Amino acid sequence: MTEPVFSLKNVVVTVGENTEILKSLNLDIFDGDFITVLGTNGAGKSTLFNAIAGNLPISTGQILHHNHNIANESAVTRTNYIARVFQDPKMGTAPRMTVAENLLLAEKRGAKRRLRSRGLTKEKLNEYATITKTMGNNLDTRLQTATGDLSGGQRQALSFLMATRVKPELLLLDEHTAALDPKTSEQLMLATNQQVTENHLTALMITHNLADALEYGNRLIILNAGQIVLDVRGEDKDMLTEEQILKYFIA
Ligand SMILES: Nc1ncnc2c1ncn2[C@@H]1O[C@H](COP(=O)(O)OP(=O)(O)OP(=O)(O)O)[C@@H](O)[C@H]1O
Repeated sequence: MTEPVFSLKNVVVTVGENTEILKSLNLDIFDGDFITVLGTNGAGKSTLFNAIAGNLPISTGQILHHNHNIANESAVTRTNYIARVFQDPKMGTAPRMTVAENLLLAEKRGAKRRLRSRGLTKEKLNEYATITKTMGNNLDTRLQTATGDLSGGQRQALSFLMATRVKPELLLLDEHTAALDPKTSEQLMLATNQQVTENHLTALMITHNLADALEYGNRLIILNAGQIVLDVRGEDKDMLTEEQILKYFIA
């Protein structure tokens, strides 16, 4: 049996006096898993991401990365191998820097070198034109534009490209298409699926879109009240219907 890349063992996250928002949660994440994550509002989906990314301390349990417990590792250290894209297009990009500068900055993830403007060579700009063109939203024509002046869809596409510029060991997609109009959202979802599949990325994607959760990924989990109540993969996932999923949303 292959070893998981990440393994959550009996993870508990407690807030306030004694409120458990993750309750002894167990999850093995294998290389190449593309896991869609569903659950009602307040089920603990973002908390799960915060625990994995190190933005929220866990009370008990372990978060293993190649069998090494990273529970006490800072969020900054974890960015060397975990990338995250948020729902808000304003997060994840530096607004005053241009699209090209943001992409160059993203290439330094995990490296200890500083950003140098001379890194933006003609070759680099050509390379960025090629990769931004794949997003299908004219981002390639705005490489020298300050990121703050982009549309929400372009900015979110840039956040996604930045998160995957250096292949992360785990990509956390936190409702990353939810704030976009239907067409832009679908465009980014298709680009996401293409990148995850072609580059064999390991990813978790929170979504409230049942159709997307069923269509994309090899595995689907549902959270309810801080616990995983369904975890299906492969053919079992393929056979799952929206009606079956909806049953998990009835209190
Ligand atoms: N830092 C915190 N302090 C106190 N309560 C918190 C904290 N973070 C999350 N919670 C609570 O924990 C529960 C789970 O929140 P979480 O954001 O993880 O849910 P979610 O499944 O992502 O919901 P949504 O679909 O609405 O984004 C909620 O009741 C929330 O209010």
